[in-house]
Amino acid sequence: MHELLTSGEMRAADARTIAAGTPGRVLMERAGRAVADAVSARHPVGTRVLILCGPGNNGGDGFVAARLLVTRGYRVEVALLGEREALKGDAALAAADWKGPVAAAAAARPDEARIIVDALFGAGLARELDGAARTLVEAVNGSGAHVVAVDIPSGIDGDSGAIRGTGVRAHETVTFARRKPGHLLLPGRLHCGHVRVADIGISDDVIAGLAIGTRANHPAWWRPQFPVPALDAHKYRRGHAVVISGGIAGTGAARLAARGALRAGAGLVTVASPPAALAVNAAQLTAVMVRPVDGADGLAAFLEDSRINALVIGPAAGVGPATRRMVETAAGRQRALVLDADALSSFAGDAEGLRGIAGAMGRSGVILTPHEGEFARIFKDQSDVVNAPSKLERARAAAAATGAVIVLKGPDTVIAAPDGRAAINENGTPWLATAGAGDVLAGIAAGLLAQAMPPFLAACAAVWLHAAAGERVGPGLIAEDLPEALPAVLRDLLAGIDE
Ligand SMILES: NC(=O)C1=CN([C@@H]2O[C@H](COP(=O)(O)OP(=O)(O)OC[C@H]3O[C@@H](n4cnc5c(N)ncnc54)[C@H](OP(=O)(O)O)[C@@H]3O)[C@@H](O)[C@H]2O)[C@@H](O)CC1
Ligand SMILES: Nc1ncnc2c1ncn2[C@@H]1O[C@H](COP(=O)(O)OP(=O)(O)O)[C@@H](O)[C@H]1O
Ligand SMILES: [K+]
Repeated sequence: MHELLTSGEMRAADARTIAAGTPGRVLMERAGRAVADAVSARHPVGTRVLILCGPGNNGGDGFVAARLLVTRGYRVEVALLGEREALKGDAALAAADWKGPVAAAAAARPDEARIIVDALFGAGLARELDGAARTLVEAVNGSGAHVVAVDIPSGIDGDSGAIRGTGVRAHETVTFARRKPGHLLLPGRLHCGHVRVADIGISDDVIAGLAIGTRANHPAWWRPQFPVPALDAHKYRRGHAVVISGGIAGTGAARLAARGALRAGAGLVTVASPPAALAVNAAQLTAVMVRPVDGADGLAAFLEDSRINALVIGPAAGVGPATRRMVETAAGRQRALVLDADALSSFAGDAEGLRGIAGAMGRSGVILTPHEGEFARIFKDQSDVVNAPSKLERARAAAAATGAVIVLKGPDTVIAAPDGRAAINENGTPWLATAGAGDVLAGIAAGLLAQAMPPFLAACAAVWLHAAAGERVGPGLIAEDLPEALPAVLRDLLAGIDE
């Protein structure tokens, strides 16, 4: 149920369902009924409902909802954007079954409605809203009415979450079969309100047949590969993660990451510290170990210990050739890598260099965890990446370009694998927007890599756990809280509560 369908994939699902014997008009009837159900679930019979229908099948769903709501006792007004004679196919049939008056869109009075059903544009949105459509959407947004969007708020691009000109701000959205990327990606998510998925008879087999590559990030699909210590576990079987510390004035970030790795279950975690910062790190660490490691040569010597199997490089590491050499040293020794912060900025404009790193890794994976600023820095010369049509597609293009798993962070973090799989995260809280939160995420990811979780799934799990920890702490959250919130999050996860 966590697949996210593009408009093209939804059309394919629709076509296959119709080919298997369910007429399109039946699908539309079920879609319209789900919208009517959403209205009648929350509003008493007799309430005035304005239904705004557009020129395509989204409008058709609106006509069905109008007919059903009248039979249930609601006071329904319908306004149509476009000409009734121009309606085609199932939408024309649904309009013909509506026996009430149809006003022109220009005559609609959204400000007088208690409830507005937005059935203007859905999956067929093809360009920016302008003219009468734009005026109508702005009137809806200024109305104060409770707005129920059909499929997706009109003006929001279902594939990218972008606002095309202007977009309806809905309180609820009723979509069909599965959600669409635009329900999760910003700014679309902010326009959708509560999203409900209605079953209109598109089967799980039809969806499975489409081999959907994008999902909402959810434990259900990575939980089976989440590392859980066996009864006879000992610490070396749970992996040894290492975090490279910055210099004497920049050690805290590494310690945050290290604590995240330890709480995520790595058996041992060591902070590899420049000798000058050793005392500072040692004074602050207990369960996490600390070792003096001097530059790339020191790291090479340290990595003679073959039990070290995952590294975090980047938090407060410093931008420049010294950090790059550390990355190259670790990659050459094929340890799983999480590159964050300064390690990413050390590859500004050099996605090719990161491709070399991923290429050197063999089967061990590399996870890159850029925020938007770092992402723009790395890929500034890759127009296919920076100009991809959505955050989802930018992350996917970046993964393909580098051969690394990309975690493109933010309120709608996207995790993408080089093979095209991608997930959009939806748990979390804006309280995570605090210094050091990203360092903890990098550490959690390394902790999971150390336990041999496959890199894409480790990245997805890390993002989810980090966000869940953030939700659990909530107001007042500081980065130090995140690792400490993990035991409770993990307990629920492993008990299956979140599935
Ligand atoms: N697939 C399924 O399984 C099911 C789908 N269902 C429903 O169908 C919906 C998709 O229907 P759809 O494909 O007819 O497209 P829709 O969103 O109505 O818009 C197309 C119309 O809008 C117009 N138009 C576009 N942009 C515009 C703009 N900026 N400004 C002005 N006009 C613009 C465009 O005009 P044109 O580009 O042709 O000039 C065309 O006339 C889907 O969201 C769901 O609600 C359900 O019934 C259940 C089964
Ligand atoms: N508004 C938000 N909602 C949810 N998560 C957020 C939000 N803002 C930031 N985050 C998350 O917080 C973390 C911040 O990381 P980052 O930008 O690297 O900050 P820092 O470098 O200070 O640690 C990321 O995991 C990001 O996804
Ligand atoms: K709509």
